[in-house]
Amino acid sequence: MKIVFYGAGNMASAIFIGMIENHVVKPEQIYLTSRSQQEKIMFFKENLGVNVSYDDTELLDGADYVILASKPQSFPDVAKRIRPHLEKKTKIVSVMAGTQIKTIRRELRTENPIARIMPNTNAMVQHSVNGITYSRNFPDKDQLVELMESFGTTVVIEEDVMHNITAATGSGSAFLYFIYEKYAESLVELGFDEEEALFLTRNLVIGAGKMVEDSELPFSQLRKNITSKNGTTEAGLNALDGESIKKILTATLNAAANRSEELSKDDE
Ligand SMILES: NC(=O)C1=CN([C@@H]2O[C@H](COP(=O)(O)OP(=O)(O)OC[C@H]3O[C@@H](n4cnc5c(N)ncnc54)[C@H](OP(=O)(O)O)[C@@H]3O)[C@@H](O)[C@H]2O)C=CC1
Ligand SMILES: O=C(O)[C@@H]1CCC=N1
Repeated sequence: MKIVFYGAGNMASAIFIGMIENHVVKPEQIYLTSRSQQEKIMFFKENLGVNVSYDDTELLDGADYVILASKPQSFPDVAKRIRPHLEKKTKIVSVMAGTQIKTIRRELRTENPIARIMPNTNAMVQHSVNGITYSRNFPDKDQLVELMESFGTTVVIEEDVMHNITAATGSGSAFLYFIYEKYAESLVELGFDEEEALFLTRNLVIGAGKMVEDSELPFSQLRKNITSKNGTTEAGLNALDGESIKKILTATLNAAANRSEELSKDDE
């Protein structure tokens, strides 16, 4: 199998590192190209053993999958590179937020099968949540799902649900990291120095994540297990306004989903 990544940035590298670490593909089956940052992708060649090329004929010759992993705004340039060399057998898989299948088809001027996936950078540790939607003519869906499950779990969705998945899990980790950042800042307010605050927050988050992974209990029960009657947790939770937090998070997710929708309209 030959998998070619147009773009080798944060998201693409999380995917191919996840795939390689999970041994579903061999490094020599992966080809990388970028716009200009040769040094960065040479690092992957030297450290992972993947192929690197800026020759589109060589890249696309016999490719089974082309992964579109540039920013949506760079896609017209990427499409120009791919268009003249695309073979009929090549399946297109886009990770670009907001770029619709019909836009990809139009820019590439192709009838080839197209899938859109919405992973997240947790792919690097094989814990991405991947939304996936296909064009009607997409064959071997199971093969693509198998590839994607090497770096996470997959949910098949209709294309119009992509906006919400992009907000919920594509961007979602960034929202959680932001909350952790603020937690660490609050520990500094409490009196810890910055280094201590980061150390404590980091280990707290790792432990809580492992509890979520290992335990069957819902979040609410995990919380209750920490909360003694009239104890410190209860005092803290009483100061936390759950409804306000929910409002803030709902506004956050709506803003992200709306931006995905805007991106999809930019190129109509
Ligand atoms: N980051 C994330 O968490 C997620 C991102 N996505 C999607 O993934 C895509 C990439 O995001 P991200 O990885 O963060 O972005 P990065 O900026 O990290 O990477 C973009 C990559 O695209 C390359 N590129 C730009 N123009 C071209 C071109 N003409 N030919 C070939 N390669 C090109 C860049 O090359 P160079 O470095 O040389 O400029 C770079 O390697 C976006 O569309 C985003 O919506 C989806 C889910 C999550
Ligand atoms: O911020 C973005 O647009 C991309 C899509 C999801 C995560 N990062």
